[in-house]
Amino acid sequence: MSHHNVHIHPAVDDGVKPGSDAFTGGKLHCHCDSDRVEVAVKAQCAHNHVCGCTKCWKPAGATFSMVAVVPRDNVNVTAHEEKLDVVDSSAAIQRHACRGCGVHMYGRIENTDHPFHGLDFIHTELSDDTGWAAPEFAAFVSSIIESGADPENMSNVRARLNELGLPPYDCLSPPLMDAIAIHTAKAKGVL
Ligand SMILES: N[C@@H](CCC(=O)N[C@@H](CSCO)C(=O)NCC(=O)O)C(=O)O
Ligand SMILES: [Zn+2]
Ligand SMILES: [Zn+2]
Repeated sequence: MSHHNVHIHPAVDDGVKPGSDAFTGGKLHCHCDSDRVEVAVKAQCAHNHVCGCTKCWKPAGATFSMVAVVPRDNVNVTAHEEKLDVVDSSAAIQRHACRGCGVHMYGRIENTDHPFHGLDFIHTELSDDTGWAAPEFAAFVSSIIESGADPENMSNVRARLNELGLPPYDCLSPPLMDAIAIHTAKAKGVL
């Protein structure tokens, strides 16, 4: 295996396609054949990234998920909300998944003290609309090992991510880690 045949996620494996500055949101649909859950998102997404963690939903065969955030006030379930269940109510991000197909339609942070409270996590690949902001980095890269990725292949995975213009990090990106630390410092009164 060289870094040329590493698969990351179908949305980026042929190259990262840029989003549109004029884009203002769209609809997400689950993978069910009928009675699809629909979520309307009235905003462009931010901080789109591929994520190697075990908790984010990924399509069959993908090594990484692709996940972004939008303000929660811009997220509304517009069809078949009755099919949604929270995957893990003890997680910081409450991922609302379709009971029929397993797709995560949105992830919400209910803890008002959390640094990212107010933002919902979404998977823009669930949308037929084009123009969503492109992924910018790779998060939780080392965590793919927890899903069974070969530890010996990690340098190829990181080389491929760099080649795609998705700098690999083993947590979130430096600006997001700084934002978390700033939040914590303010909560402690040291900033
Ligand atoms: N090694 C763990 C990491 C899980 C993790 O911390 N995931 C991050 C990123 S999710 C989107 O970027 C996180 O913030 N999780 C909070 C939550 O899931 O509630 C693993 O792989 O499971
Ligand atoms: Zn479904
Ligand atoms: Zn994740």
